[in-house]
Amino acid sequence: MKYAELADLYRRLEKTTLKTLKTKFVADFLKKTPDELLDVIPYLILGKVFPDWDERELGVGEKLLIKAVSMATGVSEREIEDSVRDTGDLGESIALALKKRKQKSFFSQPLTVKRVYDTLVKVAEASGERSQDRKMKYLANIFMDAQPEEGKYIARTVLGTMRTGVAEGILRDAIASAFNVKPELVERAYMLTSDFGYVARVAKEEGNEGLSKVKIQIGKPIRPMLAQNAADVKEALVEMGGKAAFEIKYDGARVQVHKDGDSVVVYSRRLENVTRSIPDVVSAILESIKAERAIVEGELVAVGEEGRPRPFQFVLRRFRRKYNIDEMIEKIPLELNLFDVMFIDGESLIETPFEERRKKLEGLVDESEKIKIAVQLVTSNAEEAQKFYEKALELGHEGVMAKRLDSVYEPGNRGKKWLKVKPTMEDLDLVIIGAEWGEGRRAHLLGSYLVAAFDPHSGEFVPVGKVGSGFTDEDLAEFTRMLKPLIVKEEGKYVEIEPKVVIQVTYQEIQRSPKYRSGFALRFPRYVALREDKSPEEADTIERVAQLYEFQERFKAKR
Ligand SMILES: Nc1ncnc2c1ncn2[C@@H]1O[C@H](COP(=O)(O)OP(=O)(O)OP(=O)(O)O)[C@@H](O)[C@H]1O
Repeated sequence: MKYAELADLYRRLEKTTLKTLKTKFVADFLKKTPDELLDVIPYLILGKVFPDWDERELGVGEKLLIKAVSMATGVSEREIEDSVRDTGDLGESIALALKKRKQKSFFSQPLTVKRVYDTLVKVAEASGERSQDRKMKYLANIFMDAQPEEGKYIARTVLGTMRTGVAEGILRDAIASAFNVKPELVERAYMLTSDFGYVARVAKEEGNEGLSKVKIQIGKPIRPMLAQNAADVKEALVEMGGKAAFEIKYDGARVQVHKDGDSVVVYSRRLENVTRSIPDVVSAILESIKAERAIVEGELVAVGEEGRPRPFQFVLRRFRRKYNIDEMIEKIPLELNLFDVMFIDGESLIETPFEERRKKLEGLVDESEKIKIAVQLVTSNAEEAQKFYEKALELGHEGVMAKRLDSVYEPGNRGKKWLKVKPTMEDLDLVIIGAEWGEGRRAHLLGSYLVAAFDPHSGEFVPVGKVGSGFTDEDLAEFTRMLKPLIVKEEGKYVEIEPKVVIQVTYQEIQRSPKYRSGFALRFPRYVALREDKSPEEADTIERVAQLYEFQERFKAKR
């Protein structure tokens, strides 16, 4: 398959905002995708080379890309950089450089998808001495044969800045339509394996029947089961039918652990592979988990003085660290609190009721200093549950989780089988959708961020406030660097930003307000932290804002 065909798809996807049309384009494309490319095409369409849970990264920045293009075209790096200043888009500037190309290889061959993909894999896998140089040469080699438009899309794939508006939902529907299978079965298979390539293949080769037989697999992360909110433990108990398992809600980072013999892989909440950053936890897991093969889930917490939990950002700092890990192991010791098990020695447990899963978890794990089982209380007594909740807060935890004893594990679902109870007026995780250039000393910095909640029904992000305080100068510089490539439109001082970055925001009150389309506005919002562990779709929803507003009003009435 020629790469030009894929480039043509990207171009058509960019030209329309209609979801139905995008789905059709992708479906048509999948239909004509040859079998040997079916595993990779879905990811390329999403603008990625690998699924998020694959550890491999391209490790190529703008500078290296420009070098590669310069080498392939004879157009100087300087000229390409200058052009970026005009176009504001490296992809476009690379296309321009390819048009101007001073030397064209005599043996030039049209690019195939396979060649581009294989090259990008080689780029990702190049490591060690002079790897930057090798990466550059691999890339130059394909740019040598790339048409301008192809070059643009290769650049965007490399930098992870493809803007075709194809998200997981479109891909799911397109796979269903291309291979004439049920979308809910595609969704199910994806929730169990997080692998669109595999799901597309099963859909094509085995249809509905094959999809319905898809099982969880070691080495492919399961989408995590999520929780809804309850106002208090009493409400949670009623919701659960009078009896429930209450567990401490640890404030850390959720992880999913896959153990296969001596090998352990740890995925973050966003299902990114974080194994390498936490070798201390990995070896503790190997010692604690008694089965040969298992998938378990838990909350990774940073522990401070007297075993008290530290804010979850500490755990994220551990995840980010790629070098001098030993130093971090000492500075930020971690503890894993396991709360679920989905697979033991060949047997999937997701259909097993929670009560039994918990028993299996207790039988599976030898607790140690680093590996614990979540503290739990099974009760039908509201007072007992309330005491447990208060104790949890006293110990510095976030609150409690209530779980239905007879509930199965529902991958990717935010249902009522799990409820979280936390003190109200909690912070909100919101998505940055706009910003303003500062004034005076801060003229080169983006500040005053327009933040939005997610509306799962429309898939849109609805603004609820502007956050201008709580940032240090370093924060602003960092955000400006992060947000600049995401600018969609500029109007005077105001810029519109592609919804990608999630921040945690605290505030004094939620007000009813006609100012924003949501009908709500945050009073005195203040920046707390960057939530790198959340994707925009995982930000707090507009329903959550409405619910918090109600809690707040109820609470006011009580006082
Ligand atoms: N005992 C526990 N059982 C389940 N989840 C727990 C437990 N302790 C801590 N957690 C964390 O609480 C989260 C449950 O809330 P939810 O499903 O709404 O996730 P979330 O969107 O990340 O919410 P939050 O921002 O409140 O952590 C889990 O994702 C997990 O990270």
